[in-house]
Amino acid sequence: MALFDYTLRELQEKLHSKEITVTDLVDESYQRIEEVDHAVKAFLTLNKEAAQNQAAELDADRGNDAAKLFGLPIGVKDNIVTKGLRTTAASQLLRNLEDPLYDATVVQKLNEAKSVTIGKLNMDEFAMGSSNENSSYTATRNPWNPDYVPGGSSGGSAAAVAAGEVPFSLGSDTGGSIRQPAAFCGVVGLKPTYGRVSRFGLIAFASSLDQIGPITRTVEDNAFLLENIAGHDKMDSTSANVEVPSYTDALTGDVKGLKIAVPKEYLGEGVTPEVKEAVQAALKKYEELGATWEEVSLPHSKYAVATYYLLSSSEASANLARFDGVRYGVRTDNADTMLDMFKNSRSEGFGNEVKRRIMLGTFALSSGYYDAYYKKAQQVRTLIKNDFEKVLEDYDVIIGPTTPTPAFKVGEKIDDPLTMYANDILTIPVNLAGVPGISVPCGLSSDGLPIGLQIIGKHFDESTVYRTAHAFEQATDFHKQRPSLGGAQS
Ligand SMILES: NC(=O)C[C@H](N)C(=O)O
Repeated sequence: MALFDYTLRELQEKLHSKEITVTDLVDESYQRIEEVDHAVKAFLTLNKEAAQNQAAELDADRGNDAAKLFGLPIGVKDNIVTKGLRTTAASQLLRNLEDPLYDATVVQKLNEAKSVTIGKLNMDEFAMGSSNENSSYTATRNPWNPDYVPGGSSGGSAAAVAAGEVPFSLGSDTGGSIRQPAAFCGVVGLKPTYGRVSRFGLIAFASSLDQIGPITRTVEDNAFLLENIAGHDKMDSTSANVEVPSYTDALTGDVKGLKIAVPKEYLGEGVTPEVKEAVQAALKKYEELGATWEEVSLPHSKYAVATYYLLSSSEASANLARFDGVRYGVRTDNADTMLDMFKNSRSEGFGNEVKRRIMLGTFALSSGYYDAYYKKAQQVRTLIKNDFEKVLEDYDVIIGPTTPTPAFKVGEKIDDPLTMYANDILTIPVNLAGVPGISVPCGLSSDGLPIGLQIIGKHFDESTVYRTAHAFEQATDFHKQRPSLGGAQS
């Protein structure tokens, strides 16, 4: 059994009993990266020397033993700022950001809890994409089959965990960016309630939707990481001052009497028969475990993708204005006037998808169109949020697939943005509503690709989401399946 097949708690027990050292864990990570990352391409930057030094220090001084994440190796998505460690958001525009001046709040929390940062993980540029093909550096591959995408935008974060390069990682989710790659790579990914985790130091894409969250192999690990990164932060005025419960304690409960809502829109057109069957089998499992389920409707779901692209692109057009070659970003060599300098820095630095969204967002916010597009989209967002709140008054959780299909092939959708956007149809509404959602593995397709089950809960009720996910995980073996990549795992 590979070391990272143990849960985080088990690894910590081994550390505490001195069966293994922090150096063993860090070495395991870099060795696995050496073996498989040429094929997976999950990492953009490695933190090897610093991580090895930190491991040696932690091993030498066990005074930190009690720290919550003591000695555990983690990967961090490349849009989360890490002091002194290159942070590019997978953009050429930030290729020279070698030495950021501060840590994101989540990274500060990781450091206080004494985890070890192994490196920065690939993503779609500025988190815009669903396949990792929009990274300006390299396209991460799906560890289950390198002909397929790992999903996006946190594709590197999900693939690194699935490939056993790190036992856990951080991603960010604006419209599905944690849950969709988790589903495609057969791992567990949670988007917390909006406001649950500080966004300070997350390079902003769409500020009213972005959330940082954990990607892990098990639900328990996921709950464990969330309780260590959640909480109010005075540096992020949108972070909520709501107490953080022990999410791991919540796992002990069962799902007897749990009321599940299954939206008919989530098992309708576009969802492949294999995905439907996997979700139906999961619902059967919940019945066996004592839960009940009923079909419900989220009638405004059909407007979610259009609403999301108007709002997220509008916010992106404002957020990305700072990348102009003066305030942030590589400055062009090719300009005689100030205006040309701004224009050329941005034209050279941004990739096509980012440009497409900036143009769409600028258009939606422009005078004469604002009411018809941006304002209308805000109104529809409220209707979508109301749909969720109404259903969640009567039910404990909402369950459906994470994605309509398993992973698609590299190159299959990259020239057709609308088809690419439609892949997020089941995750986007959750961001618009601001509620928490998790993806857990619930099957394999006939092509041997993972299928994800999505469990959505009430605002700030991650505990019930985790309890529901954990009960399913304990009753099934899907989380134990591993890609054969590299042959290093059973
Ligand atoms: N950032 C996300 O959550 C991913 C989504 N597919 C997007 O491109 O906007």
